Amino acid sequence: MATLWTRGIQVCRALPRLCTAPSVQRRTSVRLMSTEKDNLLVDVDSKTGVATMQMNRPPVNSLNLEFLTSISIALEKLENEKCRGLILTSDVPKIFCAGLDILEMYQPDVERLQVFWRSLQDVWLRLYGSKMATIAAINGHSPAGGCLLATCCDYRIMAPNYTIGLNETQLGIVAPFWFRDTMCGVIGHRETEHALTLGIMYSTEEALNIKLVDKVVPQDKVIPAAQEKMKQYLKIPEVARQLSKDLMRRETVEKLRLRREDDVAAFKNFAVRESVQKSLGMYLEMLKKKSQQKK
Ligand SMILES: CC/C=C\CCC/C=C/C(=O)SCCNC(=O)CCNC(=O)[C@H](O)C(C)(C)COP(=O)(O)OP(=O)(O)OC[C@H]1O[C@@H](n2cnc3c(N)ncnc32)[C@H](O)[C@@H]1OP(=O)(O)O
Repeated sequence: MATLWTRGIQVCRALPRLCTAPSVQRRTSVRLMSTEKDNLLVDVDSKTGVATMQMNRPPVNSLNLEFLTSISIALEKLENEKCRGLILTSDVPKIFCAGLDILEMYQPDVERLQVFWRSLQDVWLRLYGSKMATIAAINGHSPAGGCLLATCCDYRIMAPNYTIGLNETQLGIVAPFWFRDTMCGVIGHRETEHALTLGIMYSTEEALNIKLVDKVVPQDKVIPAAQEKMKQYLKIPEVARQLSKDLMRRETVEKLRLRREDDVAAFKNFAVRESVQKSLGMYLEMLKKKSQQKK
């Protein structure tokens, strides 16, 4: 199969319209794309039009600029190819996603910092605003930006004995309004205020109790359960499902679209504060110590 490389993403040339091309329909599952270092594996089931996107950036799937860009491009391609569903999951054992790569925000190059934030905005706009039915198969820990990715999805299935939440305040930083709005849409205003101010990391079981996740299943059943739930979404007439989702989310999406550059400036100005840099440095130090103690 011929391949081409577009900005680090390998795309199968034989799939110009992946959900309808006869050559594709004969196959059950096709690897649509993978990044240069295979950080992102995207397979599309050509029968159902459901893509499975596996994050694979060891050790913890932290979101740096390049990884975010890969995710954003992949989402754009899936949308353009009229994929109907997306299952977002991880290929890294015990980790769904550790959130933003703190090294992008600690002692940053200010130009790159702003591009980094725009790339996160892009991912959010594409995932939260996606026409596809989206399900997070949360097969590992999911702090901060990891929780954001999960809450952008329409439905969340999680394995036991992990943690999920927006823990930003514990790092001395603040989740922006669109993180807040996304969480509010899932667990409501009061629980979000509680979660954000205390930077709570919920256990899987606690997350189920507050409906931050919809379902808990054993580790090896997370992806099969997501595939099963996806069938329910795909049974609904496409336009009705998409318009209903749009009705629920459009205002929130538009809020960021209209304020993107203000949001970038606010992030940059906050990130370069001395007190914030000190907090991030201490947090990184703590993570390193913890990691060394394990070795
Ligand atoms: C200025 C900013 C203003 C506003 C921004 C607001 C939005 C911010 C959103 C964010 O997402 S901030 C990131 C928050 N993320 C976290 O707090 C997660 C921190 N990590 C962990 O809790 C754990 O690593 C874990 C994900 C639970 C996994 O634990 P495990 O024991 O499996 O791994 P370990 O801790 O040993 O980590 C391995 C390795 O990875 C490094 N690491 C971990 N997380 C990050 C990260 N988010 N960014 C960069 N690097 C990370 C860790 O230091 C270890 O590195 P080492 O082996 O080289 O020491």
